[in-house]
Amino acid sequence: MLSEISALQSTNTTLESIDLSQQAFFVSGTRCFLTQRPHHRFTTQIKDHDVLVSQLKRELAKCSSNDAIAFGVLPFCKTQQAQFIVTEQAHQYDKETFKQWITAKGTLKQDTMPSLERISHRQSQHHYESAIREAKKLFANEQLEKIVLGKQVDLYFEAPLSPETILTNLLTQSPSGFHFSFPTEQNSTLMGVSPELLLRKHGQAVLSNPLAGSAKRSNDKAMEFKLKQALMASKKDRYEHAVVLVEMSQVLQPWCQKLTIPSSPSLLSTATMWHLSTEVEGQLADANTHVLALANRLHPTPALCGKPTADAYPWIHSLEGESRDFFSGIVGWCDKHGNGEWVVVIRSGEISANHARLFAGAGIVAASDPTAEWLETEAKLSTMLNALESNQAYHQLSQIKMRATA
Ligand SMILES: C=C(O[C@H]1C=CC=C(C(=O)O)[C@@H]1O)C(=O)O
Repeated sequence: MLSEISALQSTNTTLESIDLSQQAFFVSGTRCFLTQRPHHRFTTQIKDHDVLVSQLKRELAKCSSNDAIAFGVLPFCKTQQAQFIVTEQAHQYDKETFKQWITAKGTLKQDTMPSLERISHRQSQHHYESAIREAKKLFANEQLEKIVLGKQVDLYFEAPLSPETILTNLLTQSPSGFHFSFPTEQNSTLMGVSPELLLRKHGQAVLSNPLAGSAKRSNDKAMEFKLKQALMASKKDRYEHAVVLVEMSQVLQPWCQKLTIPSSPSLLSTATMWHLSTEVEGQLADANTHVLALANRLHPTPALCGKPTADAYPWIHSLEGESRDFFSGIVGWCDKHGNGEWVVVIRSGEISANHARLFAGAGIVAASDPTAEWLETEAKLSTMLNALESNQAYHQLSQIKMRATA
């Protein structure tokens, strides 16, 4: 009891000064991390795995503490730069305790979310569905087997957004998953709750939990039962999922002395979606393998990019017509021993002043229906729209826009 009270008191003290425009935050299971000063930042290329890992080791070696941690975000595209924050020591909290305190702090400050005033789709529904039809030609010509197509939407609010309020909503509305917040060098805050673990590494043990194949959840119990069954039985979704696993096992196999991949997927739920999910477990041949040496080789998997990966990249760029930057990249942390945890930047947004940019994508295969895939991306947006308390306003503004352009 005494230790619980002192944990709450120390949480209170540090939370008084929580500032997500400066501090990185990451939830891992029942624990969460918050960076503390002193910290230093650096950027690095990600194209060459060895250069990335040696720079990380060099930067961590600048810290005297054995508990030093590097938090970072890697972009989707290998030609862009990763950003890191290195801290001598991170505050660590029990997730539930942290949630209680950040909620209480919001209530005390009477924090309210500003209203959504305007939206702008960087890819309209027409654009998105046309891109899918183009992709289907590539499958027919056997140029690609799968591609993940994303869209971005800009939301403008009447007043500046508070990342702390958004994080509070993410923690309460979406209790499971990996909540994260990262202050970028562009003075924005990248935040969200990712359901997808790309790689966790501790000693020799590695774990990955790729997701691919999705259905929107329902409030109706009988309906939920039906849609779970339909998702498990869907040939299109099972194929989308299988493509990811084949690719990932090819990357992981040479590094592992043991690799276990279940023969069929299971179901994983978020607050808004069901996904086909597989837990891939491995034992590394060399416990000194750095988590990012492997995570950066896996990234981007065909759950975010496509198959073949190198061919899908340029098609994504030309079909989406926008750079994804950190969206569908990876975010996480690693320590001086090369252990750490990296998740995929999805169900996320980039917040700056009164603007939020959101991203959602969907895996496209030959059997994909363009409108169904658009609706899937709309459903995936709702994690962040709910956290911004703007789901209803977003759909109203979308309707008005659609009528105006009809
Ligand atoms: C690209 C996204 O989801 C990926 C992860 C899970 C399921 C997916 C799917 O079913 O298409 C996507 O591969 C996203 O949420 O923006």
